[in-house]
Amino acid sequence: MQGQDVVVKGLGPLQGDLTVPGDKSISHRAVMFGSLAKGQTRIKNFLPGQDCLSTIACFRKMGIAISQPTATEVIVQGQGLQGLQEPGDVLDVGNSGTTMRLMTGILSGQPFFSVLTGDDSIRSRPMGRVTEPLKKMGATILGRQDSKKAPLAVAGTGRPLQAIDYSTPVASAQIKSAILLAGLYGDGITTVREPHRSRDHTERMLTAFGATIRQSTNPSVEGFFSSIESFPTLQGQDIEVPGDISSAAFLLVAASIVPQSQLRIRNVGVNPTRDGIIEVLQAMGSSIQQENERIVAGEPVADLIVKSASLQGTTIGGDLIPRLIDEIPILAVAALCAQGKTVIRDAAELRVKESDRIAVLAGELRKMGATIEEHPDGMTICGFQRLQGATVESKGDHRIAMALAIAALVAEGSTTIQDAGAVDVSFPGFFSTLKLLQQ
Ligand SMILES: O=C(O)C1=C[C@@H](OP(=O)(O)O)[C@@H](O)[C@H](O)C1
Ligand SMILES: C=C(OP(=O)(O)O)C(=O)O
Repeated sequence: MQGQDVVVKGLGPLQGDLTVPGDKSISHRAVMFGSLAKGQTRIKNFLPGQDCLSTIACFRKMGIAISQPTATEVIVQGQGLQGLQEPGDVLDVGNSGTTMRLMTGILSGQPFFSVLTGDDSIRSRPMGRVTEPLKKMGATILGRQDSKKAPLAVAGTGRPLQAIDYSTPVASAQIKSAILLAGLYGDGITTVREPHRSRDHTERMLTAFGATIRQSTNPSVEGFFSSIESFPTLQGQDIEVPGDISSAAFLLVAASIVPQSQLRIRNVGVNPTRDGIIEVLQAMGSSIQQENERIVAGEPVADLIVKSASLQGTTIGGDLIPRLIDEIPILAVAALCAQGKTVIRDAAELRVKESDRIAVLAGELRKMGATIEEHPDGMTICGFQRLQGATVESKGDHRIAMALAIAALVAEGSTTIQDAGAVDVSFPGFFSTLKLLQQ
């Protein structure tokens, strides 16, 4: 579907009872940790999006047998921490920053040579944030622009890496996870400190596989840190992946802003390091309820019931940002439909995602009539805007394509979204789901 244009227009209220595809962050990690564990890992509700398929392809190239009996079921025959083999070719992560950065950490501890690359977007995203601390651990990594850009070549020696205590300036689960994964191959305890808590799926899942991980319990005194002991024996697990809250977010906003809508989205991951979107939408006046709250495979899960409501503008910044970083494109659409102004700050990270999400959102939503002021680290959005259908571009960014599609539901006339196939990266079936909910 890559490159395809899709025409979207509002057809009426959204009604339904549905699930969204499995969580992308958790699906990646299940394949990676399953490959590094001994024995079989069975993954249910795996996300068959392009990014997670890239992760499977990379581990297959390193000799791991991975079968996919159905699109959402994956079986990994793990070979243990030392069981990966030198790939015969370049490892291609496609569009996936998570694959690129977490694998750089894993590959740093291997006794072989490997090269990682990806698409145009990946080759323009910053990699120095992981190569710099990994080099401090003794890894040999070469790459473009002094190893700050992919392709990256990792020349592993198989000798243990140096365990470090590293403070990252950016709260990022990809940086934290890359270092913790290299720490599996360290000579002691590796610690990562961050300014705010980023998503903790790595810590939760690696602990379930048998790693010894400690996280700060009193951040006001200790700050936010995660530590890992080296060379644990990881054991294969059964993992049921919750629905992706980052995908559910598009439907939470759609149902909030399209009058007379009501949706029940079942089985959504509501990990407190990921649920900022619910908190902000509720603060804006959205009607969202959580039911059937439970823990599945170490992750909190709930059903979300959302109804249309009138929204108010808000201010988003600080430690909320890592808890909703991927949801800012769709929050910008919610803000366009809210009364008053919405200010988003402390979100400069958006500029180095699959696209420069601040510039692209402002540029594309303006084509639909929106008034948005760009800041280096966010934007100010004027609410209660009358949007008009237009021809807009996703710039190959899945979250931009979906945010524009939801804006199109409340615009006058129809909107053509160019390169809408990008949605397959994280939410295959997005457009057919949207259509179904409006019938
Ligand atoms: O670790 C992960 O699975 C992810 C971490 C976040 O990136 P950063 O770590 O760069 O903030 C997020 O934006 C990305 O979609 C997935
Ligand atoms: C930023 C994202 O993913 P990644 O960094 O893995 O490409 C995303 O899914 O919005």
